[in-house]
Amino acid sequence: MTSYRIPFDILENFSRDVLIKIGVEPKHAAVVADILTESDRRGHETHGIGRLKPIYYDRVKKGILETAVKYDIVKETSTTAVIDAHNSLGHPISKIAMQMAIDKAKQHGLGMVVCRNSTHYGIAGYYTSMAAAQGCVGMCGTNARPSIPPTGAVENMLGTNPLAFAFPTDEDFDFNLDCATSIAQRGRIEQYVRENRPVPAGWVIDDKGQPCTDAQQVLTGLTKGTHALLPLGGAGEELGGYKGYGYATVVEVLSASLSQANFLRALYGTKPDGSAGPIELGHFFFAANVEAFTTLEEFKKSAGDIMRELRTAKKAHPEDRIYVAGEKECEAYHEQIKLGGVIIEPANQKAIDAMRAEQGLTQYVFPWDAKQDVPITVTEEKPNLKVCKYPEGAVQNMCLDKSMYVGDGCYHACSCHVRK
Ligand SMILES: NC(=O)c1ccc[n+]([C@@H]2O[C@H](COP(=O)([O-])OP(=O)(O)OC[C@H]3O[C@@H](n4cnc5c(N)ncnc54)[C@H](O)[C@@H]3O)[C@@H](O)[C@H]2O)c1
Ligand SMILES: O=C(O)C[C@H](O)C(=O)O
Repeated sequence: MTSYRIPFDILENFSRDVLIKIGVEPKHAAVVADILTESDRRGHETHGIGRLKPIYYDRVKKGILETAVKYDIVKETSTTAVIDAHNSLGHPISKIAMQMAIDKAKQHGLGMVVCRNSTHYGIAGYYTSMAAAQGCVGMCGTNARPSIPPTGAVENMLGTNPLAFAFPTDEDFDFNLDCATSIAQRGRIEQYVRENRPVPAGWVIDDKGQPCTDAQQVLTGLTKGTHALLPLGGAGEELGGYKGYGYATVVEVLSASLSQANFLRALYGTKPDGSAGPIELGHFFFAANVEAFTTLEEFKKSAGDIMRELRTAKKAHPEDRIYVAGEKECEAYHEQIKLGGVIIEPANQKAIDAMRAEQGLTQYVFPWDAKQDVPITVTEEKPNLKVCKYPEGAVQNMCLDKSMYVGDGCYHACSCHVRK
């Protein structure tokens, strides 16, 4: 089966409409759909649209994730707040919480908001980007289903617990370090399963402490507790695995102990009878207003100078490239927009088809529905631009080659065809 590049707006609208159909209020469905597609735009496809079904859709259908977004502020000061999210969707709750932290920082210099009984919020870097865009240093983290073992153990206990930091710079992107505290996160293992590839040795140990590279075995073993994702630094102490374990623990405590959320084994999501239960998580969001310390302009220049100096480091091979955090995502963003969408692999096509059929969203038509290629007519040609007219009955008005998708025509300089 073929993979297809599908325009972002189509995927975002589809995800939003699926969520609305299963009972999520339109404004909250739009937030979830935006954050999922933003993950794909940034090149974090392990947490993009491909997760709509295995995580959010399936959990709502199983009755273990609420569709209503309800929350209470259970404690608040001028600089802090504690939110109880009542098993609501994590994305809208987290966006609200980070904005509260930013508003407090803008008023009082610092803001920190923590949540309990929230759920999986996707990419941590989305929320830190909000802070950087508003002139703040942002930090956030969340706990998650048990995946990482403590150094010296084989049992998975800590989540892949992402920790993200972002701040504005005078470069054309914000610094944004956004990653798990394990070498690989679960979404990456899911991707290897979809692609039928072995995972690299050194990412995972089994309950005897032996490496495991069979992606499907790892995924099943993570849920059963027989396999664990190694912390940053890897197994044992030699390569500093205790540092990744330590950072994962910091995230667990900041996520759970300030908000009084669930932690560690309580996040297996299994009820005493063995059936699937809710996975109610804790998160933390922190913002510091740069202007409370120095001018935004001075901060951005200094941060930018640090990045530029890092890029001057001597390299072993001239073709090697030095990046700073946030740079690859910025480039991926522009590249993905230019290419006109995100690649949907066969496994994700199946998931999309299942949701479309179950929810009767037949107005969405994708290129894999088509049976044959049909020629198109070019109605206008300029340098690097062709405006194309699609034949009647064409099921997908998108170019399958490298191009920009626009309404019922497309811009590009490639040989374009559609399918019928
Ligand atoms: N919600 C959850 O429970 C959860 C758990 C784990 C991960 N995640 C999310 O998954 C996503 C991917 O996580 P990951 O651990 O696979 O990330 P990753 O390993 O792809 O690392 C990404 C980070 O590293 C930076 N980076 C990459 N290459 C670099 C280089 N050569 N030099 C400098 N910086 C570089 C990127 O700019 C980015 O900040 C993140 O968005 C994360 O928040 C979410
Ligand atoms: O899947 C999870 O529970 C956490 C995170 O999104 C991950 O991919 O590791």
